[in-house]
Amino acid sequence: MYKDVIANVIYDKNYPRIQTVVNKVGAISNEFRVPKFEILAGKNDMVTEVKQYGATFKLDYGLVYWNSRLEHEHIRLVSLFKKGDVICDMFAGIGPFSVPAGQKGCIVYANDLNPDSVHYLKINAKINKVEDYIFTHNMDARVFMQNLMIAPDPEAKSQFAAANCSSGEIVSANEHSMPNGNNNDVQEVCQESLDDSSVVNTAKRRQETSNEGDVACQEEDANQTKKRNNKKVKSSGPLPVKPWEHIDHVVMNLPASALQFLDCFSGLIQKRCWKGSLPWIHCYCFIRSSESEELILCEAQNKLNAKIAEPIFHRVRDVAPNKAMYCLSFRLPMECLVEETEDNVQSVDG
Ligand SMILES: C[S@@+](CC[C@H](N)C(=O)[O-])C[C@H]1O[C@@H](n2cnc3c(N)ncnc32)[C@H](O)[C@@H]1O
Repeated sequence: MYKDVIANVIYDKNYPRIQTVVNKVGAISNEFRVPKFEILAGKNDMVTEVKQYGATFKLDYGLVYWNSRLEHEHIRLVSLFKKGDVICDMFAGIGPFSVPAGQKGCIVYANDLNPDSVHYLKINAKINKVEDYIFTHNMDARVFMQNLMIAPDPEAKSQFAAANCSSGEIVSANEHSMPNGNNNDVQEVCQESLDDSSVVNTAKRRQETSNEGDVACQEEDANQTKKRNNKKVKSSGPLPVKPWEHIDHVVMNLPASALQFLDCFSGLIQKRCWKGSLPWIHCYCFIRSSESEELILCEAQNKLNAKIAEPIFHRVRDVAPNKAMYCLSFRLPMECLVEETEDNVQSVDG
């Protein structure tokens, strides 16, 4: 009976051990709490390809998370993104949000703790020809966000500014508009160009500050940035972005515990660096029939240590008779921004 069904393996011990059961053509047949599916996982060749809204995803059902029932939700959320938006996908899996966002022309920072997910995420970015738009990371989501938000040292900027602003390359960069929608004036272009150096510096600082010590991944990030930045000057690829200055959307699809990760936004963004409006946070969660949206909102606000204005709850789907998956979307509150002081500069720099 179960021969033609296979289950995903939950990578993280915090993730609930509800297995999504999928048949060989990628359709969900049911959801179980049955350990025997874990036994199946890894024993057979479970590598397959599935299609969602014109994108192709390669995956190994035995090693990564996949749920075809989320197709409509993937489409719905990505439809909120605009070309050039900067997206952080904290729990990216094999890329069902990141890849279509890249196809739309968004710059995506995509992270997953499971190295197998990141392996397939990279493959899927390539298959769908969006590898220039997607920066992949393999670390804990909190560390990922902290690392992205480390601004380059302002003193380093002033050292590089003069040299870079005399470069001929700057002119071609000026032909494009910034991913965050800011207009490129001369100063902005100088800034843009100096970040070719400062992004590498930032990556180096990330190596020093990362709790996970994920050095290889960060070196790769710097190389990816350099490669993409070089391409940008020569062709019409995406421009380099500075996530510590602006992000448009953060996707948090780990419904069983994403709310717990909201505390990482408290004091994450430096006021002096940030430009434009604060990001939209899309935090997935489960709500039981015994719980209310107010309860979830309270939990989110407690974690953020700030009040959320105008929260939007979107019911994604029922996962059990008394339990539904929701997406809570809101703009990050201003109170989450931090003023740079000597103390927190030191804590960032170690
Ligand atoms: C529910 S899946 C969602 C994947 C993808 N966004 C999708 O819609 O298919 C959650 C993902 O979070 C990853 N994950 C679990 N704990 C994590 C953590 N602490 N940091 C980063 N990723 C984590 C898992 O490996 C898994 O791929």
